[in-house]
Amino acid sequence: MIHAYTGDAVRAAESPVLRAGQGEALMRRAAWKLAIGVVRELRSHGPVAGSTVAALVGTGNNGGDALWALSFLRRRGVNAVAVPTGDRMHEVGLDALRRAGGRVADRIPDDAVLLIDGVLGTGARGGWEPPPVPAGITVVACDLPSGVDANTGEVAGGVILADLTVTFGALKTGLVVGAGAHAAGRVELVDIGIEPYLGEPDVSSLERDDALAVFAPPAWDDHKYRRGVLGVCAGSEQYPGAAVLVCSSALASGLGMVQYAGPQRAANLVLTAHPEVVAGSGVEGKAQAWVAGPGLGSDEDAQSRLAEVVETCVDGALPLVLDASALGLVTLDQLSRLRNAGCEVVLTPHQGELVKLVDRLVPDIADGFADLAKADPVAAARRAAEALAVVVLLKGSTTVSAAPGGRTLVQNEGGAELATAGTGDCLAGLVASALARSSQGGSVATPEKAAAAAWLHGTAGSKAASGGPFGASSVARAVRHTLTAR
Ligand SMILES: NC(=O)C1=CN([C@@H]2O[C@H](COP(=O)(O)OP(=O)(O)OC[C@H]3O[C@@H](n4cnc5c(N)ncnc54)[C@H](OP(=O)(O)O)[C@@H]3O)[C@@H](O)[C@H]2O)[C@@H](O)CC1
Ligand SMILES: Nc1ncnc2c1ncn2[C@@H]1O[C@H](COP(=O)(O)OP(=O)(O)O)[C@@H](O)[C@H]1O
Repeated sequence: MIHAYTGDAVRAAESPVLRAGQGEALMRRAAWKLAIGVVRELRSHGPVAGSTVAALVGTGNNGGDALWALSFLRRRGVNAVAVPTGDRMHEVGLDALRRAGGRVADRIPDDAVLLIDGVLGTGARGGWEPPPVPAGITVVACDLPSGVDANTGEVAGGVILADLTVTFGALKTGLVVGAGAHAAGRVELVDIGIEPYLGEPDVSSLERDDALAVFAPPAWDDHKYRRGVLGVCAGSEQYPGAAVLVCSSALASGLGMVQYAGPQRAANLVLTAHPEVVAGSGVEGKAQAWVAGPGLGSDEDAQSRLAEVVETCVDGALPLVLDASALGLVTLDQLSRLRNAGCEVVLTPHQGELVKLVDRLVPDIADGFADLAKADPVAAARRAAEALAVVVLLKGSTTVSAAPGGRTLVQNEGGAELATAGTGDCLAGLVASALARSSQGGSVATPEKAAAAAWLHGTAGSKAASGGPFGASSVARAVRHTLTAR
């Protein structure tokens, strides 16, 4: 498990160290680690001594870090050049650079092979427009790429995309969410001594082993009813394929049984693809969790199919995943009955679906919610989870799983190749599979199960993408191979 903290929390953790008069020492420690990261990058491309490294230097302590790092690099024989972006620079850092023999210039030298982005760190407020940067130059960001909001990952103005970000003391939330995660490139976390002062993380991310534990292989004495039985209410005459995608991904994740409830045309497709699925038109059976929504449509038939699944879950206190069409149909009354029955409920909207859902079900928080969802998906998912009192998995380049009460996980495994019709259906099948598998016991919390499914989905997406452009069926197939390569 990886943990990240808001920029504000990291600044708060620094303050006892600053109060103890250790500010300069902290900065030198950070800068030293930054310089080590830069040397490693230089070595991977050519010689260190004699190469030119420039730093864009802002007016605050982020610029101070960059100046100190340049001074250390100068001592390794690097031609170190500070390029100020404001009307002042960190005085002690500038003095260190000058004493080491570095220089200040008004533009990035033509022979620079590497650029340190030391303009803005956790003290940045609002958007920023970067100066032109030579094409192809290696960029190492100091603490976080300038222009990224350390608390949210939002990039309100411009940003210089980094190859590497060396971040100090703790991962910032902005480095693991959305545009910030994209801008940061590879992220290296270095200790600087503030770690004991960090409180609870803002968000966390599951790593491979955490996610695989949720999709563990069967125990030697398991039987099919102990491995999880999933009920699938998806697909319609109009959108039959969604039913196949949900069943395919769920089966590939390793379940005891998948039961399909839906119209004949969709059932026939499901059975052709997977004869092992138990298919029928109704919900009766042994399902231990349900997923409802993909390809359901919005007509009366869809409504009554959803209502039937909700009643089944309420009666049996079964977990339920609501996705796609179901997000436009589910009522507040149904959600409250599910909660009162003790059902685990996970909603899996993308940004547009979440905004519509909030508009329809919780108008109290709808004002400005669309902008919030764009700028700060973590806050949006949290607010919706809190208002609806269920777990919300918000899809996008970062997948956010938020529980009422604040527990939030973010996953970034898949790339934009996943933005193709039907991959969301596969994810819904995987989230529901995680719930069905654990319905026989286990102590993993619901948002962790949702995040494990997002990890599996994203990793399978990347695996599928390695073979070229793909459609959603390939994601379902790649799920199996992702779990094989344990
Ligand atoms: N604390 C410590 O001991 C340690 C801190 N460390 C390092 O310090 C960093 C935090 O430093 P920080 O607090 O000085 O803030 P920082 O990110 O440099 O920016 C503030 C400056 O930028 C300016 N500015 C703001 N927004 C702007 C905008 N949109 N566009 C343009 N300018 C803008 C703002 O100017 P102002 O608006 O106030 O005139 C102010 O001068 C942290 O990320 C880490 O790298 C490490 O060394 C470890 C020890
Ligand atoms: N730019 C992106 N980077 C990474 N993953 C993405 C990106 N865009 C979409 N995805 C993922 O692709 C899936 C799309 O789901 P969804 O929009 O529900 O598609 P559909 O309804 O067609 O099945 C989600 O899991 C989402 O997180």
